Amino acid sequence: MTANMNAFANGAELAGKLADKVAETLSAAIAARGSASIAVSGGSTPKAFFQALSSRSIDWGKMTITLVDERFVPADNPRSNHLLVQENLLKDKAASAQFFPLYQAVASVEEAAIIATEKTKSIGFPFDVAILGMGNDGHTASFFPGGSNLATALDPKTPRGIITMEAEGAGEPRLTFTFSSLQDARLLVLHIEGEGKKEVLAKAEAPGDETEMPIRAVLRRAASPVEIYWAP
Ligand SMILES: O=C1O[C@H](COP(=O)(O)O)[C@@H](O)[C@H](O)[C@H]1O
Repeated sequence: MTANMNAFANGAELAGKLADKVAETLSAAIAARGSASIAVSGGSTPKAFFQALSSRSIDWGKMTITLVDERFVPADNPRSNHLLVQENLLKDKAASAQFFPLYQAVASVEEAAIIATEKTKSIGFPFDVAILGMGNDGHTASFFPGGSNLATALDPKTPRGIITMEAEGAGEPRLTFTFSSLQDARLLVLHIEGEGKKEVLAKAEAPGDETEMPIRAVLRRAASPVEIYWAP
């Protein structure tokens, strides 16, 4: 599949340009279908982008926001991706958007995955926009090298929805949308920053096993072109 590199001078410029592109895509989706959806990543990278996007003039009342992946922790935990979205995206003009969390306050992560899959079905597929990140180990979403459910998560025949993932590099047990749920987003973005991540990307683009660097599944097999947004 194709991947296009969009490189920027710095993180602030990237955040603004990515917010412009996403806002344009979401507004076009609302004009065409009456509503729009976006699945976003967590981690340390997307904060400035979230803040920029929250100020854009979109018909936020027609917007659904969810997460690409989440830790099995409640929303008041500092490591929660929900918390990051709550504090940086679900505010300003975006405060009226509807948010679907992946974490559920139940006893097991497996139970949470079943409930989250049911609850997020109403969002509808494909997502209008999916924003992926990438870890230094080549993981994206919660597709971790050595992950307990990695083969299932990456299998294109696995139904759309949320599954669990446990891995040494993951910390807490995780909830993640499957590859099949993300790979055909109408706008599929890989947002990475720093020289180190650029080197990881170069390694991922070289021959090698998907299970060693799961981002390869997206770069090689996504139905949608991958728009890479990078800044030093
Ligand atoms: O664990 C996670 O990490 C990745 C990458 O995060 P970053 O801090 O290196 O940008 C992120 O895409 C994912 O959503 C998150 O759960």
